[in-house]
Amino acid sequence: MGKFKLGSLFGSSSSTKTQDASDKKKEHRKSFAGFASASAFKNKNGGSNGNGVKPALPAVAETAPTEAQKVNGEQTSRMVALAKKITNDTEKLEAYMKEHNLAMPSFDVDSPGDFPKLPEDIKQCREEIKFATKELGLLAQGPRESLRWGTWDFLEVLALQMINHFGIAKLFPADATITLAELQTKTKLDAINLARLLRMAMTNGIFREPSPGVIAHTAASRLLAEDEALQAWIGFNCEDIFPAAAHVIDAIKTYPEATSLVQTGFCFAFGTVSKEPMFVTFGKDPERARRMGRAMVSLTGGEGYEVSYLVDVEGGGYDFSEIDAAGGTLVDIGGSHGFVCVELAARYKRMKFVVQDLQKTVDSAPKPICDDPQAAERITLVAHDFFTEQVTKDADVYFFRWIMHNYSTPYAIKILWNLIPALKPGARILINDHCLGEPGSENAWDESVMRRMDLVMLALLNAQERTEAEFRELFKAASPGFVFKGVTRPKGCRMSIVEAVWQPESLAAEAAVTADAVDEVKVNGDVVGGDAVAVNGAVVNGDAVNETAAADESDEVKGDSTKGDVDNE
Ligand SMILES: C[S@@+](CC[C@H](N)C(=O)[O-])C[C@H]1O[C@@H](n2cnc3c(N)ncnc32)[C@H](O)[C@@H]1O
Repeated sequence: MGKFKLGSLFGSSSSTKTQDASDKKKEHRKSFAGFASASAFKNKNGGSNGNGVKPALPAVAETAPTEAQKVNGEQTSRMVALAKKITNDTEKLEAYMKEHNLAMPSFDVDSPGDFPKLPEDIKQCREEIKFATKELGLLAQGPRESLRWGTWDFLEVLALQMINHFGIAKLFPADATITLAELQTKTKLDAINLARLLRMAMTNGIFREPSPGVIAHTAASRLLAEDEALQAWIGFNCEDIFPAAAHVIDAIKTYPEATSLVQTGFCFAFGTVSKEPMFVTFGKDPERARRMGRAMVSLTGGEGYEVSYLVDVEGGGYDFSEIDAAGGTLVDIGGSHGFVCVELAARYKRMKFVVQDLQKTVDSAPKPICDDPQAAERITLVAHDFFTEQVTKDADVYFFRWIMHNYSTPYAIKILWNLIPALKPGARILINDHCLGEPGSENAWDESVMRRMDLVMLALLNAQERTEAEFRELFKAASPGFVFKGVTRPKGCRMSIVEAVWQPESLAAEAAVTADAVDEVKVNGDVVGGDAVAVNGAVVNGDAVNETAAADESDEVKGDSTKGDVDNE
């Protein structure tokens, strides 16, 4: 029986041997961190990601003149170049809006909550304005000031948290004003706290005070009153993620390896260390779970996450036509109510689909799964826990969307292992997640969203977004039978498609590793794999994960997952 020591992946060099135990644990995490090579930094300022977008905010201050510093052939300071760029792009945006009779952006209560869908070049102008204003602001502040006051951003979150929690925006109509005194009678907040929180929020365009002591709505405060998904998003972020983030330091100091679901910042924040993962905590509190489900609707309803990106082959989506022609099968693991398969089935008319999720999720799926009978008859829902051996054998594709980023490497390996007994040679494994690029290779906005999401995964689940190298390592760690094919990313989409193919003949080249063969894999002294699977005290595929599954099954946790929301575990 082959023994596969994960420790070997973590570079057990002689220098490692001299490290103390704590450093070794950090090494465990670092080995998958995919630190960028020095060469990756060299062309950062001029680099572009796969979408051809130039990063507008260089991670390292520029020393050589760049395109942005040459305006009309003149050499100018970075600040002036940015200011001119902002003017230029703003004028283009304004011209487009005027030409199409669109409302100009404003804080006014009647202003739209979102920009309309813009053509690519105008959308790009808008993006550039956002990046350039941020960079110009940082330059104008200077490093000391931006560090000093940037640290206080959490106080803006505090004000938002309180206003959202106490539903202040809903207490008077959008088209009315209200005195602070009257508003106070409608809340549990005392007069001083109400006023100070509102006035803090006003510095961010949330509410306004047209005359002393009189409060009026703005476009942003109106959204806080009317948009339930946004309220849930703010609630989940401010009341669950914010405390979890504040406790990451405790979690990491106590458990530097940071892989366990029960040793997270979240667990430290809410008193559940070594007791239960976040999913279980939410499963016990339907209101909180429902809020998270709705929050995910708000997140994934946004641009850049639509399933259409996966389906649109012409735009860089995945091409399943070969599998379709052969009438092959795709298994969507953790596929919720099957909305991805419904979209795929609309394009591919011969393929068959199996949507796997936990029992209660399957039970609560719409019946029929969609209106088109030709598609519906090709989609089957099956209850399956991905921490157990795969039940759908010999499929052509095993697909994971928004699954792997919820798990640290030991858990993710376990999920992959569980596929192995079901895999036929040539089976494709697709992971649809963020794939982190080299620092500075994204446009500044996408980079910031993806890196923040990565830290959210840390705070809540000790999980992570992954780089291409980390995905490659993940497959390799699971089994040499998984041959990594690469990563593609549809244009305009934040999510990537990571592909590996099962080639059991590759096993012969290295030590044979199969799900059956792996009965003892150790990560920092904890056994991962086989029957007894424990990761730093958190049992994987044992009680803790089963509890996780139980929590996942809650309808409230599911939220509106049928609409394509994610992370509604
Ligand atoms: C983040 S959501 C992703 C849903 C869907 N794939 C998508 O793209 O939106 C995670 C899904 O995994 C399911 N899930 C969680 N734990 C599971 C387990 N152990 N086995 C099977 N499904 C699970 C949840 O019920 C949920 O539907």
